[in-house]
Amino acid sequence: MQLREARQLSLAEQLADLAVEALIDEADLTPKPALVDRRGSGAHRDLSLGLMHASALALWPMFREMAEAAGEAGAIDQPLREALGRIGRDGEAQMLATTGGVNTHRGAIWALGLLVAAAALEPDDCIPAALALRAARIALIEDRQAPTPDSHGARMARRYGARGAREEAQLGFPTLLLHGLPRLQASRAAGAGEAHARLDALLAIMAELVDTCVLWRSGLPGLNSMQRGARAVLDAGGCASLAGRRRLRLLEADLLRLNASPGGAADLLAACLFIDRVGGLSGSH
Ligand SMILES: CC(C)(COP(=O)(O)OP(=O)(O)OC[C@H]1O[C@@H](n2cnc3c(N)ncnc32)[C@H](O[C@H]2O[C@H](COP(=O)(O)OP(=O)(O)OP(=O)(O)O)[C@@H](O)[C@H]2O)[C@@H]1O)[C@@H](O)C(=O)NCCC(=O)NCCS
Ligand SMILES: Nc1ncnc2[nH]cnc12
Repeated sequence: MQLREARQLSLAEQLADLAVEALIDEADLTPKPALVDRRGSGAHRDLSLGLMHASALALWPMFREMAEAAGEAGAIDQPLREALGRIGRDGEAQMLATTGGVNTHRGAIWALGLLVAAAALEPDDCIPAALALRAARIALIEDRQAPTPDSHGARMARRYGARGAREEAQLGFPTLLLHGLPRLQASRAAGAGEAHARLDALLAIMAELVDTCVLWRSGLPGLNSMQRGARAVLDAGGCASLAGRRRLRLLEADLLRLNASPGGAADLLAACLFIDRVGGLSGSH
C-alpha cells in the first residue's frame, strides 16, 4: 500500500480507504461475466456502475467506524460483535438510502466489515490466514440484536441447505483463501496483467462458491453453470489466453440466459483485493 501521502490518516481511515478502493476496483473490473462492469449491468436491471461507485463511497464512514470500534475494543467478544452488527445495519440503511433501495453491497458490507475489524484489532499481523481467522472468530459470535433474517440467503438456506455468506465468514473465508487469493498470485506470477489476474481470481471463486445470489436468481442449474463454466475458463488457460477468453464469453452467455449473477463471488473478489493490499499495513501505521 502507498502510505507516504496518507501518513496523516488514522489507521481506521486507511482501512476504510482500502475497503472502498477494493469495492470500486471490483466494480470497474471488466469483463466480469453477468456482473455490473464498465460495459453495462450484466444480468441486473436495477444496478449500474455509477450506483456501485456511489454505494461504495457511501460506505466509507461505516468502515471507519467498524475499524474504530475494533481498535477500541482490542479483543474479540460479544460487545464488539454486537457493535459491528449495529454499525453494519446502519451501513446497510445508508447504502439503501444512497441507491434508492437497491441492494448493491450487502454481502460486501459483511465480508469487508469483518475483515476491516480483524485488521484494526491487530494491524501488525495482517497476513491473510491470521486476518481470516480473526474475522471468523467475530462472525462465530451470536449477535443477539440481529433481527431474524428473511433474506434471500435465509430462504436459500431453507431450500437448499446453503449457508452462504454467513458460513463462508464463519469458516474463515475458505473460498477466498484457498482459491481466490492463490489464483490472483499465481496468475500474476505467470505474467498475466493485473486485470487478467483479478478476473482469474473471480473465476476461481466462482468455480467453488455456493453463491446464494445465483441460487436465488437461477436455482441449481444456474449454480452448476457458474461453477462448471468458471472452471472451464481456468482450465482453458485463464483470462489472459485466447482460449480462456472464448470460454469466458460462453460462460457469460449461459449466465445471462439463466438470469444468474455471481454477486456473492464479486463481493469475495473485493474482499480478496482488500486482503491482498492490507498486508502492506504491517509496521507502517
Ligand atoms: C450474515 C449476512 C451476510 C446476511 O446473510 P444472508 O445470507 O441471510 O443474507 P442476504 O441478504 O442474502 O445477503 C448475503 C449476501 O452475501 C453475498 N453472498 C451470497 N453467497 C455468498 C457466499 N457463499 N459467500 C459470500 N458472500 C455471499 C450476496 O451478496 C451479493 O448479492 C447481493 C444481491 O443479492 P440479492 O439482493 O439477494 O439479490 P438480487 O440479485 O438483487 O435479486 P433480485 O432482488 O433482483 O431478485 C449484492 O448485494 C451482492 O453483494 C448475498 O446477497 C449479513 O448481511 C448480516 O447479517 N448483516 C446484518 C448486519 C451485520 O451483522 N453486519 C456485519 C457487520 S461486520
Ligand atoms: N459488480 C457487481 N455486479 C453485480 N452485483 C454485485 N455485487 C457486488 N459486486 C457486484
